Amino acid sequence: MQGVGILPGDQPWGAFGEAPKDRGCVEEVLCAEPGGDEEGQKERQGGEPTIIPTSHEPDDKELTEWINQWPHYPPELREACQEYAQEMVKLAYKLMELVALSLGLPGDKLYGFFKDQTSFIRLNHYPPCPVPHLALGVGRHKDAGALTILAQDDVGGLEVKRKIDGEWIRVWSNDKYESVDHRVMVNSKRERFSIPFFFNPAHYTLVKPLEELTNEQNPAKYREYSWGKFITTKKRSNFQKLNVENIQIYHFDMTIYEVQ
Ligand SMILES: O=C(O)CCC(=O)C(=O)O
Ligand SMILES: [Fe+2]
Repeated sequence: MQGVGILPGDQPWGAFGEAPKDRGCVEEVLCAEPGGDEEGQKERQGGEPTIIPTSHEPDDKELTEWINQWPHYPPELREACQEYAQEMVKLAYKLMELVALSLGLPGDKLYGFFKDQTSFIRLNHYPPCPVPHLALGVGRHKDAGALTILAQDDVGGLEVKRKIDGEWIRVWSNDKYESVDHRVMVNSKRERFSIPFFFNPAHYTLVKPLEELTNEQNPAKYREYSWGKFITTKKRSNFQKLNVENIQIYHFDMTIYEVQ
């Protein structure tokens, strides 16, 4: 599958990105238009940039700006996506409030992490495939961010193994919440569209179990990690076919490290 990412932010918007390599039989819905002079390129850029670290190297402090490159056609796309993302951000804040309350924390406990959020939207198109059992739309994976909110049509194909939440909440809640394994099967006759919204914290967020949820009897199960460095490392292993395993949250699981 291919998809194209659109990055919102609390107020701003980020960039288009490539689809990760776990994508199988999916087509690009949008793509940056090739060529064009500098003027034309600027015209298509929209909103405030999203800031992420340039490299995965822990000591490299350099930051990169991601900027949306809106295509000229369809002309309504930009406004529709921006409006959609703004509504998603509002919904995500409400859901984060419910998550905090369910953990016995004040409702606004998690808000601060999203001030300079690195959230994004992906527009996915899965063309029909005559042999669906031989093809995957998206291979088995877990979303790494705080929350994913998915809009999909009635074709179906998303298969979820367990609970619906993000890896990040898993670390925060010290395993009270768990992330979900999921994948997408393609349909033999009908195309499918989906729009996931990935709600992610600011790049400088240090993700670790919340102090309120850990104590001597229930110690922190995860080492602290930088969200920005985590996504940059993940992107690197997704895109460059490196001979390294795609970074996963369990790499920060201290119970596994102790065994090694
Ligand atoms: O298209 C879908 O239903 C889900 C896609 C997905 O899991 C993802 O983009 O992370
Ligand atoms: Fe996913």
